[in-house]
Order: sequence, then structure tokens, then C-alpha cells
Amino acid sequence: MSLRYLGSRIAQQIDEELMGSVGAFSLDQLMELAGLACAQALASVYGQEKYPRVLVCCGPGNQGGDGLVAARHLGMFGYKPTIYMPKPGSKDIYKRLKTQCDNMDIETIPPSSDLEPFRAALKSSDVILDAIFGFSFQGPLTSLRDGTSIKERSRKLASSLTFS
Ligand SMILES: NC(=O)C1=CN([C@@H]2O[C@H](COP(=O)(O)OP(=O)(O)OC[C@H]3O[C@@H](n4cnc5c(N)ncnc54)[C@H](OP(=O)(O)O)[C@@H]3O)[C@@H](O)[C@H]2O)[C@@H](O)CC1
Repeated sequence: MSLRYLGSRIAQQIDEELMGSVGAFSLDQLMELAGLACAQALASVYGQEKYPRVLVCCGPGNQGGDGLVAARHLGMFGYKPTIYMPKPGSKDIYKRLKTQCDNMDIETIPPSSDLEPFRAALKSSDVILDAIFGFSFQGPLTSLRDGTSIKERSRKLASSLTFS
């Protein structure tokens, strides 16, 4: 299997085109599709029976929203997702997606200066889905609210990949 990646500029242009008058998609639609695609990609590589525990790391922007959608779908696929959210997003869409995960009783590690729960989750997870930053990430990494610099290493790392 070969992998193809999109750079941030092209990804942003595609989203702008899709959300413009020609594409006519809404943000909710695109986010739902992005999160579903991530969950499906993960499931195609890390089967639920062998890798049931997925740690979904969600950043504060729309990429974090993609992660919340993915967590919901992974839960529906039979995985046991846990959400790590060092800095919750403030947008309405983000809050609604989080409520949907809460309604499915998906466990969340809340923002905290105590990193032990996050470290414990890293150790007990089979796969990590990285939804911390997307195309709006720029400049040097500044810490998130609890000081986490996301340099923790994992055994398996799944990200927003395009499979072909
Ligand atoms: N049409 C769309 O928009 C769609 C987008 N989609 C998805 O969303 C992604 C883009 O989402 P996005 O634009 O919300 O930004 P994203 O990359 O998640 O991060 C923003 C946050 O990062 C922070 N931050 C930035 N740099 C930082 C640094 N150096 N160090 C620390 N923090 C830093 C920044 O903080 P701030 O600058 O506001 O303080 C802000 O809070 C895109 O890749 C795709 O996956 C899909 O859902 C489909 C539709």
C-alpha cells in the first residue's frame, strides 16, 4: 500500500473550494466525512479485535472536531475509544460533537496539569489517533493549556492519512 499526503496549503484550498458556492458543503458535513474517514482508515489497519483501545487526542480547532467525530464512529464500530482533550475547543460545533461523545459514554481525560491520567492512557492504549493540529498549525509549538507538548511517544500512531 502506498501513502499519499496533502500539504496544508492544498488541503486548505480544497476545503475552501468545497465550502464555497460551487462545492456548497457545510462545515458539519465535511467534518463528519473527515472523522468518519479517519475512523475507517484506522479500522482498516488496526482491527478492532486485536487493537480495541484507541486513544483519540483532540486539539482545540477543527482537527480536534474531526477527532471527536472519529471517536464516535470508532465507538459504533465496537472499539473502546478514550478522548484526550488538553485544550477543549470553544466553537459551538466542537461542544456539540463532545456532547454526542458524552451521550455514548466515551471516556474523556479532561484538561489538567496532572499528566498521569494521560500517561496511563498512553500505556493502556493499543492505537493512538492524532487529531491535535490540522492545516492551521503554524510557527513553533506553544504549549496547550496544561503544558503538554505532545512529545509523548506511542506504540502505534495513526493520523489523518490518505490511503491508496
Ligand atoms: N473547512 C474546514 O475548515 C474544515 C477543516 N477540517 C479539519 O480542520 C483542520 C483545520 O482546522 P482549524 O483551522 O480549526 O485549525 P487546526 O489545525 O485544527 O488548529 C487550530 C488550533 O491550533 C492552535 N495552534 C496553531 N498553531 C499552534 C502552535 N504553534 N502551537 C499551539 N497551538 C497552535 C490554534 O491556536 P490559536 O492560534 O487560536 O491560539 C487553534 O486553536 C483541517 O486540517 C481538517 O483536519 C475538517 O473538519 C473539514 C472542514
